[in-house]
Amino acid sequence: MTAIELNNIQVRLQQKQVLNGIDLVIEQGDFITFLGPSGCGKTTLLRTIAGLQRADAGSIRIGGREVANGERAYHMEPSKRGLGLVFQSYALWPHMTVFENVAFGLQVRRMSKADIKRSVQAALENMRIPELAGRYPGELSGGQQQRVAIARAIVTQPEILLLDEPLSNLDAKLRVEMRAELKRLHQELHTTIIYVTHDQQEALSLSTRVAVFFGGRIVQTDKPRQLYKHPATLQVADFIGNSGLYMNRLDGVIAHHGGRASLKTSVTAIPLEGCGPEANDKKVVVTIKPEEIRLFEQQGPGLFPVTVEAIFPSGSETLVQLRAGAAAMAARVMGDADYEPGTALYADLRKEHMNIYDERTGARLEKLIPQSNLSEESHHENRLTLSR
Ligand SMILES: Nc1ncnc2c1ncn2[C@@H]1O[C@H](COP(=O)(O)OP(=O)(O)OP(=O)(O)O)[C@@H](O)[C@H]1O
Repeated sequence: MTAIELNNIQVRLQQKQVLNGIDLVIEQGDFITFLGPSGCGKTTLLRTIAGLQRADAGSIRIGGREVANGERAYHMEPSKRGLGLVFQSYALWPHMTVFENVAFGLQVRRMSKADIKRSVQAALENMRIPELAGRYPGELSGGQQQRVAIARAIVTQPEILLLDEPLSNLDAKLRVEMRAELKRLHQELHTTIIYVTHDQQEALSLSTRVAVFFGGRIVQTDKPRQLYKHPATLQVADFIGNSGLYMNRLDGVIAHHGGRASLKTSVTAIPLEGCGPEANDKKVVVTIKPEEIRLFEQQGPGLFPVTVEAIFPSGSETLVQLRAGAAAMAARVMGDADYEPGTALYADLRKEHMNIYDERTGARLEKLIPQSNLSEESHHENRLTLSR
């Protein structure tokens, strides 16, 4: 069932078009993340769904019921939309105890004292902080305050929970801990969650779906695995490739002769399926992740020479920085790879994991399928690769 439906949402703030026609359907039980660089409109869309920001155009339906319509200037107030909100600043009331903070949303609903006590207790237990009920926010750590903020949002049992960068004030260890808590919460409560972050890894590890924003538009909505494997545009590939998820890029050109097509890059030529003669001379950009480059110590069919420039060990794996002619690349190797700079190796791109983009428009050319050649594959199966 559909939880939220957004149709052509437009928002202008101080003469600036901040949201530029957002269409999105969020299913019940989704954990959808709005991901994108700073200033791309994620928070503004969350605030518009919550009713804290008016839409200039477009409509919002929550649970089938229209809650906003820009054309008709209709705007249901936030408290009537049945949503739970958690923001980056926890916004706990400092003069109230944890119990009172969490109970507040129930008191305005005129529940009996016994019911309030039971519900608050359950929410605190759910966030694993029942022992903090009598404390004041000033007596809590950042992580504990964040748990209280989430307890306060779930105590009213909203069907939809909106979370805006809720972990950004926490240190790295607490962030990972709270990620696990959010995942558990989602699995146990079956709540629909909308989550805002600019942290790619957070988005990929938490969500059932990710919507990627650029300049007030959603450019791709996909399952995390699909987004990681096949970013829809070069811009998305670059963004997903940031923050440690390094992405290799190679310029290439398509050659189509005598009914056969191939993709020529500075390091290797790859047979291609899925394109006709009109693609001849088309300039493209190829991306491939470091874990999809295999390294060998000896030359073999389809391999190209590379030189080690530096290694970056990180415990379970090593990032090997390479040079292949004019191109800089990186390969990820499981375990240790103790190479001196200057070591000569041979590399192969796992063709099935490459993505090919139109250099001019940045769009992924999904019909173009790079082919492996059989002699290469049997060669790889018969020898010890370093990267797997
Ligand atoms: N009240 C406001 N008045 C004018 N412009 C605003 C206002 N709030 C946000 N903006 C602008 O709207 C754009 C989108 O802001 P928004 O906060 O939605 O982005 P974001 O993707 O959530 O960024 P971040 O990750 O930095 O929070 C930005 O250019 C911002 O400067």
